[in-house]
Amino acid sequence: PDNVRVSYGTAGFRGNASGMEYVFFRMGMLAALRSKLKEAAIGVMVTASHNPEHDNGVKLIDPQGEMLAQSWESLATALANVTNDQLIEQLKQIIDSQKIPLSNTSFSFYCKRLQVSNEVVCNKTTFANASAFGATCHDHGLLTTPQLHYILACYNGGDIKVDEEHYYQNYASAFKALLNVVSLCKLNPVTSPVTVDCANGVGAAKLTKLAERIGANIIDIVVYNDGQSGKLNENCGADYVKVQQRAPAGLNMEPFHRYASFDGDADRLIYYTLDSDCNFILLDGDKIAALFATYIRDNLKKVNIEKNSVSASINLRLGIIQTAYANGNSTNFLINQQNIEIACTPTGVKYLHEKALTFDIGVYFEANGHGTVSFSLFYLKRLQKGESAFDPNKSAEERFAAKKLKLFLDIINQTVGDAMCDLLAVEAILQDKNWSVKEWYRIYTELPNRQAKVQVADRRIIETGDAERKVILPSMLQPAIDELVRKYPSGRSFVRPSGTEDVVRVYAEANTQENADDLAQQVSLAVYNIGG
Ligand SMILES: CC(=O)N[C@H]1[C@@H](OP(=O)(O)O)O[C@H](CO)[C@@H](O)[C@@H]1O
Ligand SMILES: [Mg+2]
Repeated sequence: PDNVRVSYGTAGFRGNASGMEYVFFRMGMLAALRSKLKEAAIGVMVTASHNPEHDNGVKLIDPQGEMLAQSWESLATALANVTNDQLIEQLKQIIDSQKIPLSNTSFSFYCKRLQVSNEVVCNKTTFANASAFGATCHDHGLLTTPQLHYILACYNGGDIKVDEEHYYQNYASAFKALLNVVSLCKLNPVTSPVTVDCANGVGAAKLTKLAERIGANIIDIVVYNDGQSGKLNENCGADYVKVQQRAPAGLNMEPFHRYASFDGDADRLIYYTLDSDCNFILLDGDKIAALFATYIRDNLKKVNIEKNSVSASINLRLGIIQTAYANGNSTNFLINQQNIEIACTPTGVKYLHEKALTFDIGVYFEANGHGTVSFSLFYLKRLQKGESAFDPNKSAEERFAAKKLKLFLDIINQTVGDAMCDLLAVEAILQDKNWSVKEWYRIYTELPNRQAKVQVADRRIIETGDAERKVILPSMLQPAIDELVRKYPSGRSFVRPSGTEDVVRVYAEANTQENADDLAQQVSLAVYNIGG
């Protein structure tokens, strides 16, 4: 349409489903071209994640299950925005500039999220792949986003028979194996149910299947918001709970029970509970990251892998990657109390993932609950050595620690943040530590915080630097934010244009909720006035 410009943002294209047909159609073509170039299958995921039900979106997945290479995002944007009569020319430009061997065969995996209204559009994507470029297209029906990443990576890795069932078998058996080791280490393993709000999305059916494969005697998962009645992402789901800092509508909570929420395509996970005074307590991506990283670090210490390494002088680097949205107290806790290395990147999982790969063990999470762990080959080799060195001189504790590290790795979906795998990982760690949710949330107390959105004429006039922690343009804005922040104890605030919505996002934290709210409001006002 005239005057409409879309861009391949933080997580592909998103917008009102009714106006997006041409975007899907063209992304089908682009997937086929990329497949020819990479000589591997490419994934096409149809979802608008946590957006309202009337929205839809599409994102491409690269051969190893990673997000589309950043260099191709601009090609996607260019292809999506040309008029129909410029389309062929634009395709030719992409083919020439990327030197795409058109004679190569191509193959695309495609899958869609539950409850999107435009089935026809999805079929067009398939059609475009198949007929326009001779690609073979495999329709995987409904899957969560991380399931498609996983299946694609297995397929391109040579397992051409991989399917959804394979995913469940893989993670269910890894989880059972870890719990087996964990319960060998102690007398009374604790099991209590976890209630999971699936945002009325695709995760509900998939989590039910995974839980069945594991068995209710091992993990008791109660699925809430399974899509039977409620609307997708409406007053529920990970984003709602995180941003509103309240439970999904209609959920009757009990103190210290474990609750979790997925988002619509099940790549985000957050936990929450009530304390004894019925205050709402959120355990977000920051707390999950802290739990994972300290668990890995503590076991690494026990197993003392370095002792077995070829060169004891090489240290394993463990790092946590956060964004500016990470709570200030999580960063303090990790650096000052746990002595764990921290890195900060701009918002968007692709940036965190990239940074995580620079560590031997990179634990990355956005505060909103999207994240996973990446393990280097170097770490894997060290681990194998640690595991195989089961000599009688090693203590049982050392051997268990090595085993646990290996099995923990197996329940992580390394391709992308995966709500189901992350849930299993949290549950396993809590069991191992004999922790209830109470011990977990007490590892540090969050600084009160608030997120807000401001509508301006053109959000793109705001440019940021220093991993989005500072505004560069308009130049008046950062000094104004600095001045406001100074008024509040433990104050911190930053603003950035959203990559998925037409708004400027404002984040503020301070010593009290009232101050955090106040600061967010003052900064919002500054954005409104200075940002036009
Ligand atoms: C504050 C926030 O949660 N922002 C989210 C949101 O991006 P924005 O660019 O802020 O709209 O959606 C992204 C994709 O899901 C996610 O990566 C990111 O963390
Ligand atoms: Mg999502």
